[in-house]
Amino acid sequence: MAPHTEQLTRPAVSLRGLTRSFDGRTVLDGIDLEIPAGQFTALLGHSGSGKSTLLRAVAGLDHEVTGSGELHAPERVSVVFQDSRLLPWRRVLDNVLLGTDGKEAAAKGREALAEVGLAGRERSWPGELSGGEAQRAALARSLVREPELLLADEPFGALDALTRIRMHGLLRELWERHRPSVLLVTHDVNEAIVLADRVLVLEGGRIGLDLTIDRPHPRSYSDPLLGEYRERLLAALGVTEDHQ
Ligand SMILES: Nc1ncnc2c1ncn2[C@@H]1O[C@H](COP(=O)(O)OP(=O)(O)OP(=O)(O)O)[C@@H](O)[C@H]1O
Repeated sequence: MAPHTEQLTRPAVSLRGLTRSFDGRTVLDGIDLEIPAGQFTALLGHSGSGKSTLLRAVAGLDHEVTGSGELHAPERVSVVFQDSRLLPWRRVLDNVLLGTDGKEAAAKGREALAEVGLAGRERSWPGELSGGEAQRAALARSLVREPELLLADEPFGALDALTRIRMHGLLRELWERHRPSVLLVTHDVNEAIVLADRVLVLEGGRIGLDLTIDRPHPRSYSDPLLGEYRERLLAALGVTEDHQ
């Protein structure tokens, strides 16, 4: 049966009036947000502005937030964190397959590892991987679940600058192939504008700026037209280029 038109246009994520406080301190203050299916969105904000809190809420990891407002997210959600969270006592492929089942799971796991450039490393132990390789494995683990929504909390934050640039290319490639909705939490303005088609700034518990980045991909870090977006985002974050 053909899907109903309403389903096709329904946003992947929809938040209305979402609020979260810790010890009487409000971190999320009535967040309204819709992320259309298949959109690559980045979320910027100062340290402590509530980015991870928002991501955890969308991931369904924060039970306290339920009931504060409306929260709709897809069923198949994958989360990638700053550290790969691979289990050190399981080989790479077993980590990727963790929690999956079915006859085709192993084949899909191998395919996902090949997609992230880790073909041949299936039987390696996580301790034998570099930081970048471990994050690649974490991406493979998220892919194998064919998520409708990929939540990424500073996934490249612990990587060196060169590895990070390579990972940007990889993440965008994977997105283009699989087209999940993405919500990428980052504190890196350049990462946000090179990768995402929409960048949100979390400020004072609300979405202070909602910016569409209307530039073709692949984007160059030195594209002068990205400069305008960078300035607007930095201004929303209250920093000038000289004092980043
Ligand atoms: N479980 C918790 N208990 C108490 N306070 C919390 C808890 N989780 C988050 N907070 C507080 O909520 C605020 C927002 O935290 P959050 O981790 O969401 O910020 P963030 O924007 O992701 O920061 P960073 O960029 O530094 O990771 C912080 O002041 C933090 O101390």
